[in-house]
Amino acid sequence: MRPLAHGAAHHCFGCGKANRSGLRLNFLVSDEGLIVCRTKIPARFEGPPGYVHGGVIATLLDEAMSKANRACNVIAMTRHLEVDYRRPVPLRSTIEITARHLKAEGRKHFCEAEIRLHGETLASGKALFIAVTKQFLLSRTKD
Ligand SMILES: CCCCCCCC/C=C\CCCCCCCC(=O)SCCNC(=O)CCNC(=O)[C@H](O)C(C)(C)COP(=O)(O)OP(=O)(O)OC[C@H]1O[C@@H](n2cnc3c(N)ncnc32)[C@H](O)[C@@H]1OP(=O)(O)O
Repeated sequence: MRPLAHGAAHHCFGCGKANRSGLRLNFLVSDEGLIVCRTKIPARFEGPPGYVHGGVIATLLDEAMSKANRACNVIAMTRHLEVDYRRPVPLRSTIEITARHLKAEGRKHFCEAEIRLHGETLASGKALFIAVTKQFLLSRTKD
């Protein structure tokens, strides 16, 4: 596994080093393109008492799948995301998030992701991403 190359400091809620309020996730990538992130989610992201908020769980899966696209040199935006909340995800425990790129059909990219604790799958997700250009992303930037 090696660290996934990252752009300059930015404010992405999931992985931006410049976002002090965000999750500031770090990702590894294997030679086969498997994305792995081991992290502890701080208490400020609580939903049910002691557990991670469901929206944040969706974010963790989405972010990891986005990195699976990046590992394929694809810049893409999430078009459709589905989440299976199988077990509550505890705060402040070392969870493992994994993701992989499954297939591409033209500009459509299909990915899947999981969150595990001690080998048990707590949440899993699938998503459809649509490839976009950097220029397209920047054109949507608002002042
Ligand atoms: C400062 C410098 C910066 C430079 C940049 C540096 C690099 C940065 C690196 C990486 C950044 C990446 C960022 C990732 C961040 C993590 C992921 C997110 O959180 S993204 C945010 C949430 N997502 C959105 O806000 C998207 C909102 N949606 C859109 O804007 C549009 O939908 C868009 C642009 C994605 C596509 O728009 P359309 O008009 O071209 O296409 P349409 O109609 O939406 O559908 C696309 C295809 O998907 C199919 N589709 C739709 N739903 C489907 C479904 N459920 N199943 C199967 N197909 C479906 C449709 O039938 C269509 O297919 P057919 O092309 O016609 O064949």
